[in-house]
Amino acid sequence: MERRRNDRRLHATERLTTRLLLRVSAWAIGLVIFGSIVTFYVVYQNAKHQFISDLNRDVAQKIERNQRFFERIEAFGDVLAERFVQRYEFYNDTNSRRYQQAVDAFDAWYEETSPGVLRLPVTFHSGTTIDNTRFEYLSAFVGPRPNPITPELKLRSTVALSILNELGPAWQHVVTNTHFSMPENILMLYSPDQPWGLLADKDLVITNYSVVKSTLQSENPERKPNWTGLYYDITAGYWTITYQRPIDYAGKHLANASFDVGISQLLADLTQRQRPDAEHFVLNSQGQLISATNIAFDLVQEQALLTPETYPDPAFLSINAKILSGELSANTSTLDDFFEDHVVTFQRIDNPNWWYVTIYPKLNIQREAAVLPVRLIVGGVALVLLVLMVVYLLVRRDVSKPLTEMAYVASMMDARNYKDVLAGNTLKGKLKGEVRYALNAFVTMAKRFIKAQEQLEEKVNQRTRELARANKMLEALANMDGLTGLLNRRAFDRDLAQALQSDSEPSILVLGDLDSFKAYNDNYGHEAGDQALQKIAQYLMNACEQNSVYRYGGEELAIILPQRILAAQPNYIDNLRSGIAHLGIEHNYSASGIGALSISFGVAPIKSGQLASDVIRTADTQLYLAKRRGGNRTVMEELSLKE
Ligand SMILES: Nc1nc2c(ncn2[C@@H]2O[C@H](COP(=O)(O)OP(=O)(O)OP(=O)(O)O)[C@@H](O)[C@H]2O)c(=O)[nH]1
Repeated sequence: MERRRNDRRLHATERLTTRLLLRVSAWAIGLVIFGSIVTFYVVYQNAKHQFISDLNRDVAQKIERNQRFFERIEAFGDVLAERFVQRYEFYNDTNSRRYQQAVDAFDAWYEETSPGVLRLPVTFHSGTTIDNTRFEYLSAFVGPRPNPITPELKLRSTVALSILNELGPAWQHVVTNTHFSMPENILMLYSPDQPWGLLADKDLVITNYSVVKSTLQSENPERKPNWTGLYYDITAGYWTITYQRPIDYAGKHLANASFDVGISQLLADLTQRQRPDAEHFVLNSQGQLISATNIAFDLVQEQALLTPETYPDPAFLSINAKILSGELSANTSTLDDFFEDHVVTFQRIDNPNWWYVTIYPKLNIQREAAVLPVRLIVGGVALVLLVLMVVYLLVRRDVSKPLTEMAYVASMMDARNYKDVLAGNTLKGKLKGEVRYALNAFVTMAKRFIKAQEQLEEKVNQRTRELARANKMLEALANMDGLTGLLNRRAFDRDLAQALQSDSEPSILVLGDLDSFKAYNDNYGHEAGDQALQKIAQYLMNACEQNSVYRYGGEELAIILPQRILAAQPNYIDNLRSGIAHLGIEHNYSASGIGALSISFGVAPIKSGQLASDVIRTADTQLYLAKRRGGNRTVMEELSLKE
């Protein structure tokens, strides 16, 4: 019961161990969260850098892949140029027959469709066989020019046409059109789609257009091939870009090997989402938008290249401004704060000198970065809770329970239940360490207390006994006459009152008075009187039961006797009287005349319910009678011993 009360008193939240565990938990979880926040920050930074480097790598791979496409076209251009030069060299021998045949072929194949303008007949496109040579998908436009057509130019044109006829079909699945152009305003092409040479305006001067113009020696002194003229071919329904490779021979610009290349697939590949939520933009070096992930196809189709005026999209406007600002010096730039909540990368595609821009929400990176810290928090908190649970169980077993046990033992000590402390320490065997020491100390203390208590009790008992003895002695002294050693008047009154009780044994009262004691004192001295009194008292004490003889006052004595004594010895009282007379205490002046000190007795029965004064008066009356009759005699009221 006591133990349960103690347990109840200590509410779980008040227990030291619970509070300790709560504090440790709070600290541990705080540390886990702090660690996770730090981890999140570090991981986020790493994840961001990792993401950007992954993105750059992926895009670089994509660009490289597409770059290879462009390089492949450029390789085609080299093949075309090489073949042209070889064949031109071979045919350009004015004395040879083949030279003349080539020149003649020009005259035979071309027809003047308007003054100064020559074109190949439509059969070269639809299909014709001339001198065992099959011509198909070819067309040519020899436009107005200031100088007349020379045989050499004719040779060049025939050579170019024959090469187109040979190689054009080989590349038709890679390029849209394969063509040769010449600075003398001549353009011939292999195109399965349309006979462009027949459709060109008769006044067209191809060198006026940047595509061909950029190949002229005056415009391009370094003689670099280039990619120009990106446009949307409405008829064909796809994006087209033209590759131009100038072909010089002996310092003279003879022709350009060129291709129109459909790059819709390429742009679709570029703008396809690299990752969910990523936005890609392809812009040319002038900041015009070529393609973007989320752009409406119709819009591009209508506008061809989009400008800030025709496409005022906020993201595009910002990107456009950035590119035009010239701040992007490196081939790859990553801007963390360019857009709020987004990371932006700018990557240059060398050929055809485009910008590839990716916008990616930071939130995705943060989300990715948060995975590890969240796992750390969850795992950390779970681990902490697990450890705390184990610690709790261990602390409960090894600390809390022993402490409770100790508190219980302490409370028993407080309640002075030392024996329970000795008997009740049931956990003693299981306790260890400090608690064990403390409990042992309690047990030792309890043993000492018990011993001290026992010693104290023994001492108290001893003192109590001594006190009782002293009290008894005091009481005896209080009831004793100092001279004679008899019981005094106080004891007489007490015992007489007791004898008058209804339940007391029937008794009788004897009053005695020394005869002529005044005369004794007068003649023998008061001291002799005292000695005589002591002698008589001693005699009576020996003869009677000690406790029933009293000094009633002066020389008067009293005896309270059970009636049964008289029933057994009817002369018991008178024998006492004669015994005194026979003590032989000389008294030659006594009225009794026996020459010795004598006593007279007056006897009265003690009747229950009587007043003490009545009993005394009756006895006194008898004593008076005994005196009147000469003393040294016993006068009894008539006794009915049956009473
Ligand atoms: N020595 C001595 N004398 C005592 C003591 N107490 C009383 N007396 C004396 O006892 C005497 C009693 O005298 P009385 O009353 O005249 O009686 P009596 O002389 O004995 O005469 P009767 O009683 O008639 O025989 C007195 O003289 C008292 O002084 C005592 O303690 N010592």
